[in-house]
Amino acid sequence: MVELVIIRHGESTANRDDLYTGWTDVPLTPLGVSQAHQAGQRLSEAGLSFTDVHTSVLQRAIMTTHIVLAETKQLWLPEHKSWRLNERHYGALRGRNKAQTKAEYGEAQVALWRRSYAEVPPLLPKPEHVDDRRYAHLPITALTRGESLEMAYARLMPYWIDQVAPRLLDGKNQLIVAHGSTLRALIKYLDQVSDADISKVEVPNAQPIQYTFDKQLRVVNKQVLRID
Ligand SMILES: O=C(O)[C@@H](CO)OP(=O)(O)O
Repeated sequence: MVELVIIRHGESTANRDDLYTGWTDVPLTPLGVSQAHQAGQRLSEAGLSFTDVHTSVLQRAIMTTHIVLAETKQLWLPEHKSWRLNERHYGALRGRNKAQTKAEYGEAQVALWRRSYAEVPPLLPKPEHVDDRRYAHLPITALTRGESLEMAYARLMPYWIDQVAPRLLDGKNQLIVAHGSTLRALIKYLDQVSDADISKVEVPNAQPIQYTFDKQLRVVNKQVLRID
């Protein structure tokens, strides 16, 4: 048996202020920091240890990773950061207030933008982050103007196949600290959730989800390690 734990970052300033976030690089709030400590303590209580940790290139996930690793006394672990684990890019919605868009476009449209599999948010006129050093190694086509969950799923999967699945197949426990939508995409894949049903899946901040796999990477158990 081999273990994978996935954790969404703790509350960010954009979560607190009800703003669409995506690739916007916002920090954790004090509550988010304390949630990350609790998540780490929960992993310690469960006696879980890892050989690698994977996170995005966004500080809310990286800060959560470091707090979790400190709590579990595993700050020394190899840490792999990839844009492929970044939150879904929210296009022209990023920075806007979610309640205001509900008032403007109606609940049904906002529900589609936020939770459907295929709906693409309003696109930016051109990609952002072109001068951001962390994305300088990427082809310009990877810098998106906005993504549906389906598009985020497509760019996440190569990371799973190349970086995570081979390590799990080698019997090495892995930890992924990422974002609501990239984790929904991963859950869709691991739990074989249909395109329609993925709209009902929510991933709360800093609640570790533990998957146990057999030698052929079939899921044999899934449990949420709840924090208060
Ligand atoms: O704003 C975002 O980037 C995400 C995650 O916080 O929001 P949503 O709940 O709409 O997926």
